[in-house]
Parts: sequence; C-alpha cells; structure tokens
Amino acid sequence: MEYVKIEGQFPKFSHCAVTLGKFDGIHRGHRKLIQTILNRKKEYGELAVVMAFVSDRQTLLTSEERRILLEKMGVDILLECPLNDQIKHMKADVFIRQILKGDLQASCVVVGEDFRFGHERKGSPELLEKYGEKYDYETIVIAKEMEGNRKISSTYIREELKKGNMEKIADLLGSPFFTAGVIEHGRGMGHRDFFPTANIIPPKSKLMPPNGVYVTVSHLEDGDYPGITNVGYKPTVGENFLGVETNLFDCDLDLYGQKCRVDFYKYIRPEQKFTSFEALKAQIRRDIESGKNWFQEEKELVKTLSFGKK
Ligand SMILES: Cc1cc2nc3c(=O)[nH]c(=O)nc-3n(C[C@H](O)[C@H](O)[C@H](O)COP(=O)(O)O)c2cc1C
Ligand SMILES: Nc1ncnc2c1ncn2[C@@H]1O[C@H](COP(=O)(O)OP(=O)(O)OP(=O)(O)O)[C@@H](O)[C@H]1O
Repeated sequence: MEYVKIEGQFPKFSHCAVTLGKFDGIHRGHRKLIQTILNRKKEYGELAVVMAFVSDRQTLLTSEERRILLEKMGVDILLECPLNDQIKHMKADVFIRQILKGDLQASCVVVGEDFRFGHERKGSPELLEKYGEKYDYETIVIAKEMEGNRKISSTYIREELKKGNMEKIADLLGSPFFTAGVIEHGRGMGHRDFFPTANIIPPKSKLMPPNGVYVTVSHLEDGDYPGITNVGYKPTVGENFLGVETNLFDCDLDLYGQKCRVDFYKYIRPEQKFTSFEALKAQIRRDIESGKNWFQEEKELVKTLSFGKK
C-alpha cells in the first residue's frame, strides 16, 4: 500500500475509487465503505484509495495503526490529509473539481449517507452525485451501519472507550480495540519481585481505555498469547508515563524489542494504589486467575484464536 501524507499538493492519479472521511477506529460502517472500493478494484480495476482527514485530537487509532489495518485489508493508497483551515474552508464544489476530478481523477466516490465536507459543510452525497454527471464519476452512497437504533460512529466508540466497555467496542469495530508498539524494558521489578511483564508505551495521541486491568491477547512475532494487562501509571511505584504492561500466560520468551499488538477483550478492575508490594502481588495473582477463568469460559472465542508459538 502506498501511503501519502498530504503537505500541500495532492498526488495525481487516474481511474480510482475514492472513499472519504476521518476513518478513526475503522469500525463496521467504515468497513462497508472500504469493502465497496475493494469490490470496485476487483470488478473494474480501479485503484482503491482511502482519503482520511486527520486533526490534532487524540484518536482511537494512531496513524501507523490505521496504515497497518488498511494495508491488510488490501487498500492500494492511503492519503492522509490534515483537516486544516484550507481544507475546512474550501468550497465543496472546488474540492470536487480540483481534488477529486483534477488531481485524483476519480471514477468512483464512496461516502456514507450523512457525509459532509467543505466550507460550511455544504458538501453532501447529493452534491457529489450532481457533479458526478458533469465530471464523469459514479457516486456510491452507503446506508449507515446501525447498532440497535444508534448509528455506529467513532464518537460512539469513544464514549464506550471512556467506560471501558471493551465487549461493546469489539462489536462496533468488528474486532477488538488494540494498541500496538515495541516491547520496552520496565524497571525490571516485575521480573525480580513480581511477575514477568511486557511493556509498551502508547503515544500520547492515542486514546486509551480507563486506567485499570484488562483481559488481553498479545500478538507477537513469535505467536499469540493470552494474558492480563495493566494500563496506567502504576501508582504503587509511581510512574510518570502511561504504560501498557502485560503478563503473558505461559510465555517465558525474551520479548524486548519485539513488535506487539495488544487486543483488549474485557475490563476487570480499576488501577489502585496498594500500601505494600505484597498486597499488589496478591491482587495481581487474583487478576491472573480471573483472566485465565475468562479464557476458560470464552471457549468459542478462544477457538478462533490460535495461541502459542507460530
Ligand atoms: C495484571 C497487573 C495488574 C497491576 N495492577 C496494578 C495496580 O493496581 N496498581 C499498581 O500500582 N500497579 C499495578 N501493576 C503494575 C506493577 O506495579 C508493576 O508490574 C511492577 O511495579 C513492576 O513494574 P516494572 O516491570 O516496570 O518493574 C499491575 C501489573 C499487572 C501485570
Ligand atoms: N455507521 C456507518 N455506516 C456507513 N458509513 C459510515 C458509518 N459511519 C461513518 N460512515 C461513513 O464513513 C466515512 C468516514 O466516516 P467518519 O470517520 O468521518 O465518521 P464517523 O465514524 O461518524 O466519525 P465521527 O463520529 O468522528 O463523526 C464517511 O463517508 C461516513 O459517512
């Protein structure tokens, strides 16, 4: 997949199916749009292009995580376009003429039914359809993917993330919430005095669930491991950065420097400040027990995952 960060000019393409939006999280609604451009690629040989508008706010997916996901899905080109004043204030018809038609030479544009863009948010699926006749591209408008009577959106997922409702999020995304990074050295106390753990430090731009303990699956280069993860600042020892620290069940490998993706399945408890290491250690032992029980109970889910060495 080609990744282009727009810093001024847009690149020139031709014969492409473009989908437009913020695409944070890549939820079930987004997947419908992406599947549509992939179908067009198969059927008409169009380049599958995702144009993602990005702002400075914290996001469910880092830029790199989104890149990895879209590449895996089979997207040809990801255009990351900053949602700056120039783009926000560009008149919708100018955006269509200069960028969609002039630069990308889109033959197909795919958006959700409530997609809005351009100055005063006057750009709409109807406007795209109207200009499509003039500029010779097809517009495909996708009905909103719903969860009950609520539209699935990144906003909805952000709300659930604040509550630590990981099961609901997995349902809305179509796969678990995750954070990806490289395993770093902790203070080494885990190995000496507690339990061995794998630490990753998510960037500040990444939205995380509440500080606390979660049932997780870590996907490593060596294999996939169930485990239990603490998200937070370890108040008992006092850390000055937010860490994601996982005790992998049945894994005694040296993992430092490995790439890792931690999938979050269930929230267990909030992070706490303990009065002694012994009390913390006893609690972590109970957490590990809860985690193992959860995997026992979720046999159906476990069947779809293959644990252990690859
Ligand atoms: C499952 C689990 C739960 C944890 N819960 C807490 C907690 O509630 N409070 C806390 O201060 N630290 C918690 N920790 C972090 C420990 O303080 C940490 O593992 C220990 O200080 C070792 O850190 P190090 O690897 O950086 O040396 C937890 C760690 C794990 C793996
Ligand atoms: N539930 C959905 N079903 C179908 N299409 C969707 C759905 N949600 C968003 N889309 C479409 O996907 C594209 C990207 O959506 P975008 O990420 O901008 O919106 P969102 O998920 O509703 O996020 P937010 O809540 O931040 O506004 C847009 O074309 C949008 O209309």
